[in-house]
Amino acid sequence: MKIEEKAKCPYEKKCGGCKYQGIPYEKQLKEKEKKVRKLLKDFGKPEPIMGMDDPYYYRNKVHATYKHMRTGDIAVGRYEEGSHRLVPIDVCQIENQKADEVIQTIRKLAKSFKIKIYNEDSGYGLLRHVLIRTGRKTGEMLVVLVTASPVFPSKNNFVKALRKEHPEVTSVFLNINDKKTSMILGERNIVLYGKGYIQDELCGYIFRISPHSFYQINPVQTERLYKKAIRLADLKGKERVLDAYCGIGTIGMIASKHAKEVIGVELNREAVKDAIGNAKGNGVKNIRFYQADAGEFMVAMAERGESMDVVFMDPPRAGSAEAFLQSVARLAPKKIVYISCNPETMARDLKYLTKKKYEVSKICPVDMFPFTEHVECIVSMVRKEK
Ligand SMILES: C[S@@+](CC[C@H](N)C(=O)[O-])C[C@H]1O[C@@H](n2cnc3c(N)ncnc32)[C@H](O)[C@@H]1O
Repeated sequence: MKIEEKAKCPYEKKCGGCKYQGIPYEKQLKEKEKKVRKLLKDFGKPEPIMGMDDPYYYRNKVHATYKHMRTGDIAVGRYEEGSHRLVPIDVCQIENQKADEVIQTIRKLAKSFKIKIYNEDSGYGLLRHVLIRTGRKTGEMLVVLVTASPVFPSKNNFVKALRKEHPEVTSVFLNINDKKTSMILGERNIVLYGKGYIQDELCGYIFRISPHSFYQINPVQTERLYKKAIRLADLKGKERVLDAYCGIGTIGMIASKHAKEVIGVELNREAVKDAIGNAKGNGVKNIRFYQADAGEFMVAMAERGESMDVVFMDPPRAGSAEAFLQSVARLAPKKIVYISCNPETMARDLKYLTKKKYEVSKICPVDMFPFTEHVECIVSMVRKEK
């Protein structure tokens, strides 16, 4: 399919979020293939990258920062790369378009409700950021208003006015961040409206997603990524499967109908709560979730002498801990399917596993992040017979 390229983003230079702006999409894909080929050259030849048919407006998670201008207006945008200077941005080529509209509505409402915008230098003011998550298939939206204090004047009327313009907003949170920090979210959440999470559908399952839980940011590619990962595991219905770094339980849940039993492990308490709710909501009975550090969990499993047939692992950018890899080797699953958003740490971990009787069978790059230099990769490994 021929992709209709848009004109270059006018904020590209200052925003810095999209390193591949101005490069035709086909060329971006080639660059990413080259990067994976180079980083994983010791483990085999990658398949062609799985690109998008339409690489625009894919981000389901959008963040914006507000700033009071000297003119009395409120600007909204992102911080310039590596700084805290705000680049005013009205529309973004990779973000969900409805979310960008909600961000503009909040700007307008903040002005009419006379909400003070937080000033990073003086520490004075209330509204700092907004974070929006959108369920692609359900259309539900979760809005997090990040404020310096829990006291938000006329909050009910504010939410009412927001929902009047955007009825698809089904959950609104206040997140309190009263620290001088570059972290967006604080620790405390107050539900202002709705059930406190949104739902989305992936591969025929409904998932609930709370504000602090990890959820892949490109839902179109996520379905393709998960389907591919599960195909590579080649499950026959009899396996004991581990979904390590499971987030809200997506991979494990989708794999569960092809396996005997699935165990999910995840560090984030909120995500584990979502995962348990997701299993219940989808009527999946052969899956259990544990809140733990994946490394510690695996060490304990190996010490108990448990066995696993297949391990899916999807760690954060930093990759896996050595304790985790060591225990995987001890548990000796027949297959490992490693999903990573950072081929550099993936290469490091593959080096370890290939010294422990594992052999790479497939390398499949997936473009989850068009216009950025980032690339996702699935690698399947099999344990060598004697
Ligand atoms: C890249 S995400 C993958 C989540 C999930 N597999 C998915 O596709 O949505 C990595 C997850 O690992 C979790 N995590 C980070 N460090 C961890 C650790 N030490 N042990 C267990 N989980 C961890 C994060 O909270 C996050 O949910």
